[in-house]
Amino acid sequence: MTPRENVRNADEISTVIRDDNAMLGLGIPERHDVPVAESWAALVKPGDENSTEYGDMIAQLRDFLNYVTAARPDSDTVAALRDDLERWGRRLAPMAVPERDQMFGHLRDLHGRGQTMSPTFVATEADRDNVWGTVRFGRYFLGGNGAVHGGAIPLFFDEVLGRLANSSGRRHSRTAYLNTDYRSVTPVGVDLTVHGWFVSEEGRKRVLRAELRSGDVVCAEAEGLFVRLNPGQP
Ligand SMILES: CCCCC/C=C\C/C=C\C/C=C\C/C=C\CCCC(=O)SCCNC(=O)CCNC(=O)[C@H](O)C(C)(C)COP(=O)(O)OP(=O)(O)OC[C@H]1O[C@@H](n2cnc3c(N)ncnc32)[C@H](O)[C@@H]1OP(=O)(O)O
Repeated sequence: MTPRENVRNADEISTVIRDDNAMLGLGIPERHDVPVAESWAALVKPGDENSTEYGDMIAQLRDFLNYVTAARPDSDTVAALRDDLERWGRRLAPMAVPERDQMFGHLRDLHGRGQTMSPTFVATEADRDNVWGTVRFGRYFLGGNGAVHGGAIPLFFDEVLGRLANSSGRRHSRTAYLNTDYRSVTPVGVDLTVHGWFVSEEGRKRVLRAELRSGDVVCAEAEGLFVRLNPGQP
């Protein structure tokens, strides 16, 4: 018997649907109107009219990945989806551009910067050395038993701290190490709070830490060393 067949009345059904939607991670805006401090804000090229449309497409892609993950589709649906994806691949392949011109991950004024590798970080407040915000890992990031995959969490920390490490006019740095401590299960489909901050900045070395919380519970924390690149260093 599936969990849904177990449900007895309408209240329980609506609770299950609500929980399913939460698990799917749907309804996360790719754009939002909360102002963020200059240190974190918008760097997208002005006049790039495609960016909103592209951000909307990426939001759809995020939802799609959650639906794919959650579904147990019949074989006709799988075959139809395979064919559709193949068609889209063939349409996009000739549009490939060099890295510097790609849109995926380069739309820095969008929360999530127009990528799907890690969940959308919504920065709500920032200063030169700190960023605060929220994130919700959708069903796509499920590891097992309702917990976020252990590999998705450092990826997310790198996203937040990598950006903070290079903010406020600082020259580009690269992650030298990123240590993650998993303090308690990180739940899928739940709004989590994030704080990232500078611990120190000496010479080329920037040490930053971050914390991911569900309510008052610390789910995971990380420390990263970001080393400023020398001129000409790839
Ligand atoms: C990152 C730029 C991205 C640009 C993208 C552009 C547009 C996209 C739009 C928006 C982007 C928005 C957000 C970005 C989101 C995420 C960013 C993620 C960033 C990354 O994900 S980036 C990929 C992973 N990353 C690597 O691919 C690094 C591979 N690696 C190296 O490239 C070198 O390894 C390097 C450069 C790190 C250092 O090399 P190096 O030769 O320049 O310097 P050296 O080795 O001398 O180290 C200097 C001092 O750091 C100490 N040190 C070094 N490593 C250490 C360690 N592990 N533990 C403890 N101490 C360490 C030394 O001990 C010495 O310390 P001291 O001076 O005290 O002796």
